Amino acid sequence: MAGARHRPGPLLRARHPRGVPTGLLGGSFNPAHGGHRRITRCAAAALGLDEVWWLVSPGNPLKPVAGMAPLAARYAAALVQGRRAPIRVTAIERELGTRFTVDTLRALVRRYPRRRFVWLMGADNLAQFHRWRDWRGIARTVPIAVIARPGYDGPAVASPAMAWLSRFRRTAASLHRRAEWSAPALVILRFDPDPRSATALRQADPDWARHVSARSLRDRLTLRLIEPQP
Ligand SMILES: Nc1ncnc2c1ncn2[C@@H]1O[C@H](COP(=O)(O)OP(=O)(O)OP(=O)(O)O)[C@@H](O)[C@H]1O
Ligand SMILES: O=C(O)c1ccc[n+]([C@@H]2O[C@H](COP(=O)([O-])O)[C@@H](O)[C@H]2O)c1
Repeated sequence: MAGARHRPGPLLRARHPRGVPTGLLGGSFNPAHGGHRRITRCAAAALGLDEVWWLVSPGNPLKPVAGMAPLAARYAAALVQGRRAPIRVTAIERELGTRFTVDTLRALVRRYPRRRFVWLMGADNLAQFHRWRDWRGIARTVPIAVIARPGYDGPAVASPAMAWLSRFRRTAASLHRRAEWSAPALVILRFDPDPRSATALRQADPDWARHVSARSLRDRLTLRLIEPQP
């Protein structure tokens, strides 16, 4: 989706005087898959989001570099998955020079004052959220919505982060009321379970990144041009 089209125009700003509701789905996207697309669309509908930005990570601080495809290839594959949906694929952490989510969020909140962000993540990430840098700081910066994921809901519920976050539990509907859009807030979203994963795709095709190489030269160039408009 072109940047100019996604600059919130006067109409959108008038409709959302407290900021355009925007989801952030950070991920390795190694590679992006239909599960990402589906949870994004369902979360956008449930939370009343105008769009969701996919933040294709230069490198998850907790994941090994080995086996991680180049950012350009992951970005190119994510562009394909994000087509014809209210999804804006970015590599904005590369622009910002951030790796840790707490730093990314603080930079985004400063840079995009006309947006209201909510952090989206699967239950697998909630299960290890307490290992993220300043995770309580993340929770104090933006509301968090966690999407149930097959095999991870038990560990997520039993996690140290959930023990702290559960006192801030809210309904999805409450995020539709912009006056209640404050942090910390935790929303649990439960859609039809989606078993798709990047791990399964890599197992089926360890060389998947080579197949996007024809597009990646162009996309490597556009990596410099993908910062969304305020
Ligand atoms: N099927 C799914 N259901 C719910 N959440 C998902 C699903 N797939 C991915 N996510 C979430 O999307 C975000 C980005 O996911 P990521 O790029 O790590 O894909 P993944 O399939 O989890 O990859 P991997 O298998 O390599 O760990 C994460 O917050 C993850 O929890
Ligand atoms: O900030 C951290 O300490 C941190 C630790 C682990 C993961 N993250 C972020 O979590 C998001 C999901 O990562 P992944 O690899 O599970 O798709 C992605 O945006 C990562 O940068 C962030």
